Amino acid sequence: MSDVMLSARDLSVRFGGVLAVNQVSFDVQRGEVFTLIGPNGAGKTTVFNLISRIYAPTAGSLAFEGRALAEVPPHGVAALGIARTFQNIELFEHATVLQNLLIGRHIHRATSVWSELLFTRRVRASERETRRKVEEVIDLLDLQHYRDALVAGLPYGVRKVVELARALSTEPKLLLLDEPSSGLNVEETGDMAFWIQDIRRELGVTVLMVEHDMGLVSKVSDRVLAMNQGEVLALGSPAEVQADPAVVEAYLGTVDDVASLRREVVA
Ligand SMILES: Nc1ncnc2c1ncn2[C@@H]1O[C@H](COP(=O)(O)OP(=O)(O)OP(=O)(O)O)[C@@H](O)[C@H]1O
Repeated sequence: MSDVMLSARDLSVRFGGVLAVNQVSFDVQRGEVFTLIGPNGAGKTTVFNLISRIYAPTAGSLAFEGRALAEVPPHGVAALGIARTFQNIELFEHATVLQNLLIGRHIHRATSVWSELLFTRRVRASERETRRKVEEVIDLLDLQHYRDALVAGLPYGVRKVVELARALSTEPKLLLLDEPSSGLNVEETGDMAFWIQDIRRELGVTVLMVEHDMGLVSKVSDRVLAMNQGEVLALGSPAEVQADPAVVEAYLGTVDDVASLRREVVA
């Protein structure tokens, strides 16, 4: 039975003369890993920014669990159960891993300022629940060794996992991952694939991802949506989409560009 978590209908965004997203429609099913691929400038990050309500669509609509996202203020998106990571890691550099996760979790505090000041029983229970959830995420992503380390001193690959952990600490229903493999080496990318599979399996979180690394995409995605120049090219399983002639053509264009650039560098 179909259980649509996120639905995009005829989404369009124009930035001045650029139609960054042009009549894009798709549904993300509860429990799946759904991935957006496409060459640079295809409009993938813009779609993410629409879901996060950083941008408003010029036309079309988005619904999360049947609720129109246009009715939700940008600061209300996290409370709906949508968390995201960024292409360029966004963490508090001078705080520890644990502190970053506790801050990330803050949106779940259902206690009032007065009860927090008086440190009521409810506040204590909420604190305990926060700690329990954060420690669970630290265990799941094998971050025990780094929990009290300052983020600023951590290797890039570990920071990527901490960013994932921060997003998971909010107990999202939908996790938006913006290029989880960017900046990672082959081994770290393999680990990231493992974490994404684990998150879906252990926590039942639905994942919507933008990713360039086709190895990672094929390994973890149930369905893939290919975009080019703001438009949908193909939708299907990773194998179906990679074999689609329109997708091959869009990518071959970029491969040729790279090949010609290489020739220029060599010459
Ligand atoms: N804030 C903005 N103002 C103006 N143009 C923008 C803005 N954001 C994106 N664009 C343009 O919209 C188009 C789509 O960009 P977008 O970043 O969504 O592509 P992408 O598929 O995520 O690319 P990449 O893989 O390089 O991150 C590009 O032409 C880009 O220059």
